[in-house]
Order: sequence, then structure tokens, then C-alpha cells
Amino acid sequence: MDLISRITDQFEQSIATKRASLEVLAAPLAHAVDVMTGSLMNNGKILACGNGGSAADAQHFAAELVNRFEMERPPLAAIALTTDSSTITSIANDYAYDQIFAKQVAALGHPGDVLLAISTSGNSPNVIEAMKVAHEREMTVIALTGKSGGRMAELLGPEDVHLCVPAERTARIQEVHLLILHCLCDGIDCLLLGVE
Ligand SMILES: O=C(CO)[C@@H](O)[C@H](O)[C@H](O)[C@H](O)COP(=O)(O)O
Ligand SMILES: [Zn+2]
Repeated sequence: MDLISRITDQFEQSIATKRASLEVLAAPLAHAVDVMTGSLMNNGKILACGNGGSAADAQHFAAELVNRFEMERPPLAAIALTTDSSTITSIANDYAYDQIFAKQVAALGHPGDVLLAISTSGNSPNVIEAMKVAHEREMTVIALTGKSGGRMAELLGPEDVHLCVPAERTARIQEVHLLILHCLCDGIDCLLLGVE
């Protein structure tokens, strides 16, 4: 096996996916920055969820808001719903795995808050259930998906923002999701600090 050639292919595919994503995602991403910043400036908060690599992404994003990204600014209100093993295991044990995020959204979400819902397939049932509760709570959903957007795409309302990466491979989609999250952090910091 020619590992160098495989590695080269992966890099090339990742670069191509990022270029294709820029074409379709720049405008909705700018809108997502506006939505998140508006919520934070109105005492709202961001709840983030996802499975596997997307759980790591949810945590990564929440840490960058609560602590810092690249600029000095006050801490921002964000919670990853993927981190409390007691809460997650008890909900999964007593109810169902698809409720692990939804119950947390019901407990913590208020009108004006944002749910950052991350799923490369757009079909993870626990993320979908969280979206339904977020809508009941009058929260805005920002969905990070890929492929066709799956069932999440069908659930989004007019106030929500869909950032669907135009790719089929989970790894490529996740690589763009991370870039999207850093663009969100950068955009929020710029708006909050009035950077030209
Ligand atoms: O990171 C990876 C694959 O790159 C995996 O851990 C992946 O996130 C998991 O299989 C997830 O369960 C996939 O869920 P989703 O993205 O379809 O919502
Ligand atoms: Zn992964």
C-alpha cells in the first residue's frame, strides 16, 4: 500500500471539500454569526450537542466561548450537552438514548437561546429530539450537517440556519464542521468587540 498516496488523497479531498463549502456556506455562516451574537448580547446562551466526533465538536465550541478563542473578551454563555455522564447515563437508562439531549434542552433552554445541533448525517435521533424541544422552547436552531441534511433538514424552521457541508464522507464533513465552528468563534468575537 502506498501510504503517501493515500495521505495525499485525503488532503486533496479535504481541501476540495473546504473550497466547495466556501461557495455555499459563506452567506448562511455569516447569518449564523449574527444569530448567535444576537442571542448572547440579549443574555441568551448556546446549547451544543452531537454524537462521537460531533460531541467533541460541541465541547470544543463551548470551551472556546466560555473561555476564549483568539481575542480577549468576556466569557460567553455556552454549554455542551455531551459532558455530564451522570445526567446522560440516567436519561438513557431511565428513558431512552434519544432523549439524552432533549431532556437537557427542556431543563436549560429558554426563548432566545440557540441550539447548535451537529450531525454529519442529519439523522441522529437524539439530536433530532433535541431540535424538537428547542422549537417548543422558542429557541433558534443552528444545524451543522452534511450529505443531504437528513431528517434534520426537514425539521428546520424559517428562523433556523442550516449549514450543510456538500460532501458524503463523514470525515470530510467533520473537517469542515471544525472550520465552521472556528469561523463562528471568530465572527462572534469580531461583532462583540466591534472589529472592522
Ligand atoms: O468521528 C466519527 C467518524 O469520523 C464518529 O465518531 C462519528 O461521529 C459517530 O459515528 C457518530 O455517531 C455519527 O453520527 P452523525 O454524525 O451521523 O450524527
Ligand atoms: Zn471523526
